[in-house]
Amino acid sequence: MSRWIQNGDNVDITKERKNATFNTERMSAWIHGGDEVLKRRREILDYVKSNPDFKDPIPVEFLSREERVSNGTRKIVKMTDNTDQIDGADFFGEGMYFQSLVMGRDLHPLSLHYIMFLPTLQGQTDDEQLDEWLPKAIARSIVGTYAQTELGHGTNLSKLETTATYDPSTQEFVLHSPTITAAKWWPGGLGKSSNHAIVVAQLYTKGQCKGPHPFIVQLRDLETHKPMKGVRLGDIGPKLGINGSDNGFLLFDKYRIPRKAMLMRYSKVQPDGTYIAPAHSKLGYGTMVFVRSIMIKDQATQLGAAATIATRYSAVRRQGEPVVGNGEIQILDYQTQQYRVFPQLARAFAFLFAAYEIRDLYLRLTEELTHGNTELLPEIHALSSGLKSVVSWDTAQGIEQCRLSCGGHGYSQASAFPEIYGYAVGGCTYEGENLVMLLQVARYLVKAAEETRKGTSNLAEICGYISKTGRRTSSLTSIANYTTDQIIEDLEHVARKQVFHAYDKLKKAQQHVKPEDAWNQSSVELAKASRWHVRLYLVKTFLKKVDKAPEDLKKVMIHVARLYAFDIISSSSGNFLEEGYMRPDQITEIKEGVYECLAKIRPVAVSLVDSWDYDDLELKSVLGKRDGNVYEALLQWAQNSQLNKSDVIPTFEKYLGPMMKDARSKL
Ligand SMILES: CCCCCCCCCCCCCCCCCC(=O)SCCNC(=O)CCNC(=O)[C@H](O)C(C)(C)COP(=O)(O)OP(=O)(O)OC[C@H]1O[C@@H](n2cnc3c(N)ncnc32)[C@H](O)[C@@H]1OP(=O)(O)O
Ligand SMILES: Cc1cc2nc3c(=O)[nH]c(=O)nc-3n(C[C@H](O)[C@H](O)[C@H](O)COP(=O)(O)OP(=O)(O)OC[C@H]3O[C@@H](n4cnc5c(N)ncnc54)[C@H](O)[C@@H]3O)c2cc1C
Repeated sequence: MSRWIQNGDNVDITKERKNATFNTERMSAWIHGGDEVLKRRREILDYVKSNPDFKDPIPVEFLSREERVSNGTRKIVKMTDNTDQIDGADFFGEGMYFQSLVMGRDLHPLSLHYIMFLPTLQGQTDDEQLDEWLPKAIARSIVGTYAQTELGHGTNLSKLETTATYDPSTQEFVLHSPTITAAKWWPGGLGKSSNHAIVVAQLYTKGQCKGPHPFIVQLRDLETHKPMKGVRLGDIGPKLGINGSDNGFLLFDKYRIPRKAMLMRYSKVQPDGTYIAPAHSKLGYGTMVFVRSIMIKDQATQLGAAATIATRYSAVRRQGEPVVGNGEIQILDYQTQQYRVFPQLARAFAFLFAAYEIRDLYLRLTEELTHGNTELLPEIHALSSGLKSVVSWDTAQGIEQCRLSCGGHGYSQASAFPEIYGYAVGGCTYEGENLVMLLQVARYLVKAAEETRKGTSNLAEICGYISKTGRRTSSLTSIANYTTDQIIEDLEHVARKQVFHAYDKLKKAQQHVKPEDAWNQSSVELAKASRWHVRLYLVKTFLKKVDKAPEDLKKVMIHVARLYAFDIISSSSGNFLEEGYMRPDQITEIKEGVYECLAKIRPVAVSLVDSWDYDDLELKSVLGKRDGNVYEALLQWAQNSQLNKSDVIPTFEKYLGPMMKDARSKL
């Protein structure tokens, strides 16, 4: 046994845990929303661990693509056989946790069924359609996906090419893919698993195009699972991540579906072909808003996992001997290592708390929509789009930093970083390409700036700072006395300045060029404005949450929240120095604030990541194991390699052996 192991655990990690200045269980409960939530998490975990059906035969990294799809399908069927183990109404909490424990990060053929197919049925059908389809989808007698993106268009929905042309003589729609670029491309589970899909197609009736609308479409025979006549579909091949999911392609050849296949809660086509428009033209985009909202928690969970792995590994890894003869030190003691890892942990917290806010806001929107009130829609569209962009980008960069912080072992799939990255980085693209989504936020901000300039502003709270008259210079005196209000004031200044900078650039350009060119020429600055708007929201939400925390937890968390804010300010110091808003010595103070926070977090770092309550089963990382016995586990993990099945593999006989023999004979 290694000299570093005592009572089963790595001695360094045990020592770290003894340093905790707070109760890890209390912190976990606070992070996850209370004691009851934590208790339920443990019950779900115990259930998953006790069920042999949920076990992978070997770590998934060693499986082929077919084996991954097969293993994922087996597990998701078993998992959804057992949904009585969770509160099905709590998708955001228990649902996502259950699926993360069982399915890992490979996704699976039913992902889109649960994430988009079911929510679209719930959100877009009329009562009659809901009664017809929802029970089948919930019971899993049909499996569906969400087929919107095409080979030629994903972002610009107005140019989707799949057509749904209404034929009043038979009261049917004719679905057709007129070109190759009209092929649906990407939908999860479409390739081989789903037999139904929500298909988004351009609706034509009475000779007029009414834009993209959702239809429920049967793609495969219910018994044979063969594609229906007029439907061509398949898998799109391996991807950077989520290879347990059969993302697919789909083409229609004049495929007929009944009139009632059009989802008619908001828009309708009457039997004679008369079109009835929705109360708000973007109501049909509702499922995308839903997924953008739940994505924030998912991304936070991935970054939290990466930070947990990096922190635990940094506590057990010893490298370098600053005082020769004193032994090598834990790499977590290097300030550069802390600077690399702790900001990622701080971000994960910031994103998780924002996820709770957007969940609550989304629930409010759903409630309002049942009363026909669409007022909240633009605000939630802007916030969910902005959060989705900033959070997924920072998460991807953060995971990579965590990977690098683990040196060579971070590059091995044993670390889990490649899986985490491959899974999470998809979030920068799906549900709206990040830059495109930032430009959607910018439209909202431009309107707020316009109202402010006209003096007619009655802005929503979230962008109220735009119409405030702020200070001309920062009131920061010393980092010790830098209050939450001052931090927010300084970030508001930079966000407001960028919003007006982009707005003025846009207005100036509009005087010389066409509106679309003016927008394009201002779009980098507009996207920057959106990023600042979202960062400000994230900092405010985090500081507000910590302000309300119980005293014993607040004492620790305040350093994490301040690190998040100070890191943003110090890494964009140019914005704060502009026009003398801050002086260089104030920036120096903030940098010192970063280093102080790192030092405060260092002794409790392992306990802080423990508080996220990841089980080894969820982390799936050899480097991040709770017991810290990394080296033994790495050696054991490598035994799974197919190449280790025999001492001499056939390639030796075929290629290397003859090559060396030949070379030897010539010497
Ligand atoms: C048990 C299992 C459990 C599992 C749990 C696991 C959880 C993990 C979750 C992660 C899993 C990931 C799975 C992957 C799923 C990916 C699925 C997809 O990508 S699907 C594919 C996703 N695809 C995409 O996301 C496509 C992205 N593209 C788009 O969304 C649109 O084309 C567009 C927004 C860019 C433009 O749209 P366009 O129609 O051309 O718009 P115009 O320019 O004409 O007008 C703009 C005006 O409209 C306004 N407005 C716009 N949207 C909304 C809205 N939603 N609302 C309100 N308003 C909205 C906008 O503000 C503006 O207003 P104004 O300023 O004029 O007043
Ligand atoms: C893992 C994964 C899963 C997916 N699952 C599904 C699914 O289940 N169902 C489904 O329908 N789709 C799915 N998609 C598709 C996804 O939603 C689209 O890829 C996404 O919306 C981006 O669209 P695009 O591919 O057309 O990118 P493009 O729009 O072609 O983006 C390419 C570049 O052009 C830029 N760009 C485009 N338009 C503009 C603009 N107006 N202004 C400025 N820049 C612009 C973008 O910023 C980007 O840099 C999935 C994608 C991935 C990666």
